Amino acid sequence: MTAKKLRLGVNIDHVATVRNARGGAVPDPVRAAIMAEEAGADGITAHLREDRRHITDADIDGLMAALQGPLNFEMAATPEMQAIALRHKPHAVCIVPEKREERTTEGGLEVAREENALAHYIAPLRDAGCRVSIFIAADQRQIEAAHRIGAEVIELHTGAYCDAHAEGRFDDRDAELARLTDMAAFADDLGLEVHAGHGLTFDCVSPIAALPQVAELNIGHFLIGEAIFQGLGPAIQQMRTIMEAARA
Ligand SMILES: CC(=O)[C@@H](O)[C@H](O)COP(=O)(O)O
Ligand SMILES: NCC(=O)COP(=O)(O)O
Repeated sequence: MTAKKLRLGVNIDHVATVRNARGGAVPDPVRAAIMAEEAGADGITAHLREDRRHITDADIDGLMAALQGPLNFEMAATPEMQAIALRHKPHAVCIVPEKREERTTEGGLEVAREENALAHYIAPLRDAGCRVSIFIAADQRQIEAAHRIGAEVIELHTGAYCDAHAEGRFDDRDAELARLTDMAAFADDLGLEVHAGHGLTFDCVSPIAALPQVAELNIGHFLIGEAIFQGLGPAIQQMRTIMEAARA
């Protein structure tokens, strides 16, 4: 198949993590988002966690006011988050699983078991004009369920692939990559737009960027860390260069 154009969404959550370590106003995630757009990000991702451990409600207000391009608003499927999304009407809403005690988003959303509830939950978001995306594992059952509930986009969780790569478990990494490869094609055949993200770095992004069905990568933690060493703009530009080389 002809590869789709590949977009880069930059997740700025962990600028807020650093700010919140001390309280106060700096570093400002909205400023980082504006810099990311200037450096060539196609969109900004922010996850308003229920416990507000990084991004806050005020950050979402600031992002909605300041961004030139699309905001991908990540949130748990709760009534509170639905009300916030309906107030702001961001370009995209990505429904993610959340556990209060987890360090980061550990897996994909369980869609198949919650199909009816999720179908009702996302309907008003779609009616409000938000593109609804579901953050899921590369699992055929979950992809079919995401399709049935009326999601337009799925984002495949790449965390297990990235962890296996970083820990040198190359057989596991290759098995995860094979699963992501098959499931990206499966979802695309159903007519879903396919995104991917979580844990991606310069070292492991290429095989994911090379998947021709993937239209968007969302990358945050690594880029914000790398910004300490080379600045946010150059880190984003380096990521884009690697992504484009993988796609060529
Ligand atoms: C859902 C997801 O992958 C992102 O939200 C990202 O990982 C940043 O948030 P956390 O590190 O809080 O999970
Ligand atoms: N949805 C994944 C995302 O937004 C970025 O994840 P990470 O690069 O911060 O792990």
